[in-house]
Amino acid sequence: MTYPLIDVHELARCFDVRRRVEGRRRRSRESVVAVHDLTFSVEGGEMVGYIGPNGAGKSTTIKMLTGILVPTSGRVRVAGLDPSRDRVELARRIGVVFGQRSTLWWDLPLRDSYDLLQKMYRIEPARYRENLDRFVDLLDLGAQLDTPVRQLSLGQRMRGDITAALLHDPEVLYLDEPTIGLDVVSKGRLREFLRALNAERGTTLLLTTHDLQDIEALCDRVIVIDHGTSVYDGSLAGLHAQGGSTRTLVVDLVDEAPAIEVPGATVRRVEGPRQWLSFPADASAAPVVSAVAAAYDVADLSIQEPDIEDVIRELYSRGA
Ligand SMILES: Nc1ncnc2c1ncn2[C@@H]1O[C@H](COP(=O)(O)OP(=O)(O)OP(=O)(O)O)[C@@H](O)[C@H]1O
Repeated sequence: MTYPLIDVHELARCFDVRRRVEGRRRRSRESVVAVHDLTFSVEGGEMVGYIGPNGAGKSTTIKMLTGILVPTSGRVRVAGLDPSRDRVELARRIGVVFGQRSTLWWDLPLRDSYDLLQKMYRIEPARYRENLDRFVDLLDLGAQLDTPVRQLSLGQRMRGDITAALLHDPEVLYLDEPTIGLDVVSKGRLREFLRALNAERGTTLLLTTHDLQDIEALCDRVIVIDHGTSVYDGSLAGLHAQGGSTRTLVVDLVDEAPAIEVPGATVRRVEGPRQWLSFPADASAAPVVSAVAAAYDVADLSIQEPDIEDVIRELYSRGA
């Protein structure tokens, strides 16, 4: 029998917190539900975006998947292992990268950190050298190998961390905000690297990010979590459909005119001779374009695709 690589069933995690109550000397105890009734599975080789607003429960989920946190109830299995019980064994099968903090030794040159990891994970020497050469080449880290981590730029440090997470050939890579703070070029290169990693080695990626361009560039599937539970699990295209996505036809008229009236589209904005018409993302633009062209003197036309940020915002506001 084959199991999904990641299998989460009715997972829940609560935290006991103490809060100061006004007028009382004692703090009262409260239970915060960070994750509840969470069910999803991920097959080997998938690239899945795990997104949601601040405080939705993303980090708590990742911590349960890596074994750092024990679930309050429900089941979690990664590569057939129970993360909190089989933490050491699981560590050999997964890689974790946190954009906001490094797992490398701050005062050591990158190369020394990698040598330590080889010993910790008991990576076979030939495989270690092969992987190191490959990642250093792909991530362009050659010039930084002898630099202490604290002297690296954010982008170099992130590439250093990704290499560290991959030296032992993990089946799953969890990435938490991997492109945070990076410039556009570095973001692009990192995304390209992750795509190649998935294509060449079939590494499964679970990506947590607030940068929706990461998702558009990398993930065919998105799980949206809000208030601790999944509110959407499916394709990006499906997310657009569910969020009531619209496309926009931008019309430049020869002369200024009142709001255009054509079937199937609604004018959202008028600025001089330019007008913005929205229509459903899953509808064809052709009838709208021809209706406008037949009734008005048009100088130019262009179409703007739906913005995934608007879609997600819409989804969150419905769930709230
Ligand atoms: N150790 C903890 N003790 C108490 N409450 C916690 C703890 N960790 C998380 N929480 C609470 O659980 C909820 C989910 O937090 P979590 O960090 O998982 O969210 P997140 O989706 O990762 O948010 P962000 O996008 O801001 O990183 C929040 O209400 C948070 O305050």
